[in-house]
Amino acid sequence: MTSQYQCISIPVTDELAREQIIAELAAAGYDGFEELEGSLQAYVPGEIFDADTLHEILGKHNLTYSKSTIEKQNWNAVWESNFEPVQVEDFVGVRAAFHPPFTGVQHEIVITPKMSFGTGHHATTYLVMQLMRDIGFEAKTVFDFGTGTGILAILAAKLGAKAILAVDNDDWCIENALENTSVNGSQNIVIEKVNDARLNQKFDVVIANINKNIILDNLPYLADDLEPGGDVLLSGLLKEDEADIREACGKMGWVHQNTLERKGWIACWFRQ
Ligand SMILES: C[S@@+](CC[C@H](N)C(=O)[O-])C[C@H]1O[C@@H](n2cnc3c(N)ncnc32)[C@H](O)[C@@H]1O
Repeated sequence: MTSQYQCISIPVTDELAREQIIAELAAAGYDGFEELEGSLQAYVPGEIFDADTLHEILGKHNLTYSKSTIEKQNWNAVWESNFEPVQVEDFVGVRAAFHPPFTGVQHEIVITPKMSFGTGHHATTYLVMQLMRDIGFEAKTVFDFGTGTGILAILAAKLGAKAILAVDNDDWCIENALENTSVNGSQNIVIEKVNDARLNQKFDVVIANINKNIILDNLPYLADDLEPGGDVLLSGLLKEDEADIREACGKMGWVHQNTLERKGWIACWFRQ
């Protein structure tokens, strides 16, 4: 397990540039982001950090960076001191255990994200939760590809799904998703470590909030994972990815139902 992270501090103020940098860094293996006033802090496991890749990504925006090394446990302290509860309308509230319970939300999720992606703060997670509001989950089977903290799998369980498979390719996420499903009492979620969406099971709903390339690479597998008439929610996508995603999903025989946008990011809903 990784114990040391590189913390990269980037003085980026333009919101769209910030979101594009997050998307590219996430694709390069960065798995923690903090959006601060006037800067972005990005965290990457020490062994994944590659200066050339970082220069290439930041060079497109004429940006520089500063770098420091942090220990895994320091991240938790940083996160805990900065984490604010997130509320998606009156539908769902996401908070840490040390926050007071929400009032006036239909569903509440308690998350200890550590370095895992998925607190609801990021637009992509927020958008998928919004789309989940419009899909019936009662007694359905669900596949959550790239579960991170397990947040979307936990919401599916709270919405009445009967069985959920949540997968990730990152050990830390697996550990954290197990912790979060336990804290939320979600007993019908199975968590597995995998590198792609090749499964021998079919699901009523397939969710993938990762990034454009991984989603496109896995699209045929996701199509195989889907029950006839099933729903697909895709995110981790920028607005400019929408045409390519809709074209590729159309080739799978999926019919576009809705696209939601937030801060330059989108989430798309298709039905087979
Ligand atoms: C953008 S995060 C989404 C986390 C959470 N589902 C959410 O919506 O907040 C993407 C997650 O996908 C995982 N991931 C990336 N590539 C993957 C792959 N090839 N197979 C499985 N998981 C992957 C990452 O480790 C990360 O936890």
